[in-house]
Amino acid sequence: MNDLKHVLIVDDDTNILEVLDARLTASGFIVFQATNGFSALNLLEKQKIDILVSDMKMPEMSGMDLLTETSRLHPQLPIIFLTAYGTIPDAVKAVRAGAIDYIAKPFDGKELVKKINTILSISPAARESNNDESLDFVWGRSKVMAELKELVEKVASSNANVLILGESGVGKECIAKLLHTLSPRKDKPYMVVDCGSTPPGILESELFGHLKGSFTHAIQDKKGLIEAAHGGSLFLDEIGNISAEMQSRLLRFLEERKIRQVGAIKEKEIDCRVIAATNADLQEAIEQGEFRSDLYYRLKVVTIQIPPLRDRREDIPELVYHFLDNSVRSNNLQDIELPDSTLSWLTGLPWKGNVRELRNSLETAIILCKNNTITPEDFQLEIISEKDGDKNSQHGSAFSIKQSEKEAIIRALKQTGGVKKDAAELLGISRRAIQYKSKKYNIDASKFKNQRK
Ligand SMILES: Nc1ncnc2c1ncn2[C@@H]1O[C@H](COP(=O)(O)OP(=O)(O)OP(=O)(O)O)[C@@H](O)[C@H]1O
Repeated sequence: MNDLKHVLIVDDDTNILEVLDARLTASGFIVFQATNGFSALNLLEKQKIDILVSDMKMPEMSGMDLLTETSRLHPQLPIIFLTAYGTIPDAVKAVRAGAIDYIAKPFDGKELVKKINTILSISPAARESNNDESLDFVWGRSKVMAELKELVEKVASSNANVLILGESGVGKECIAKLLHTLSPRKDKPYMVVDCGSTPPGILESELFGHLKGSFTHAIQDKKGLIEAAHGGSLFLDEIGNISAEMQSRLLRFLEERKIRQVGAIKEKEIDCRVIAATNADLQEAIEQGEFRSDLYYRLKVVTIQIPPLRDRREDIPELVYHFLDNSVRSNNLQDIELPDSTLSWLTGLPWKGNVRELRNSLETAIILCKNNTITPEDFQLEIISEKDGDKNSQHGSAFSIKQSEKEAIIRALKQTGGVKKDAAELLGISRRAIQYKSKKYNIDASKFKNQRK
């Protein structure tokens, strides 16, 4: 039968691979195994694969890295992640980054088969529209965001370069994706380049591509991301961090709309809409001679400035309910209550990490809350301390910071069966911080060894 579906399973634990293989083969799938991300990518080159099921935590190439690579090389391939207990925030992150779904370990084989069948029964186009970013973006109630919405909708249909400015976590990347999905280019590729975290030498070949043999590790021709974005949009994130040399190469591309792969002689014409973002002060960088003003003006044909969350607190309630509903739905949780007192406490916090911090903190609170009711004590420790120091906040701190810190640590340790590393991850603090705080509050982690909830 040609109809049998091909599933690629990736896990560094061969026992899990065997169990998965047996289960999926018995359910009528043709199964391929890989013990790491590199072999998975290799197999994807050679085999027709309909769906990929991968562990999140693997040495060398993590599940998230594999997701990034597959979204680039095989954008239509659906991915399901297997996640360990307590890594729901990671899994939610993966789903936001483009994975279709996730399933927590120890997993129920039946549930996995059901998920695979459901996903494979949906056409790729329908899957895309399920992932529609515009449905996932909350504009809120502030005047400034209403004006921004109008601007985004107006600019989306044009081909103008857009520069998005704002602090980290305000939603620059979301707006960039919206500009693409609301544009006539929406069915064409949308390529994201993280200029900030890509080393300069690699960035050049990532953006422009290279020819085999053009440098020591160029073992085959590689298409650059600019070329991959042909017909669609190119999002250059953290543009403020690129080297002087890359600035001039980008400027040339923006002026001539042509690229030359590293090692190539011929140029290629490229039609792509360029959206850039930064949380850096580019004006100041220009004054300091660190950023070219001609590139700045090329990029900022239209500028979209997203204000920090603390300057648009009216948006917080809608965002809170949006993240709460999403989490409850995607984790199949019972309804969780968020009393008005918690909501007004949240509305008064400084949110230095903006919407990202709000979302992550809520995910932690959802995990840590008791009796399905979220109270201020269920939130990340850093926020509570920041709140304490935020003299402008209108809502006074009505509880003991120390006590809530101690309780949060105890609850996290119970949840993770006394494993400090996992508890630290749950709470979003470092391992060193949990060591220090357990000592400070006299908490004996070993007491929770057999108490995992
Ligand atoms: N208005 C919004 N509605 C729903 N989710 C949002 C909104 N704004 C931001 N988020 C969420 O907050 C997180 C951070 O957003 P995003 O990555 O777009 O921020 P950023 O400004 O690009 O951050 P950075 O500068 O650190 O890259 C994401 O998970 C995003 O989904």
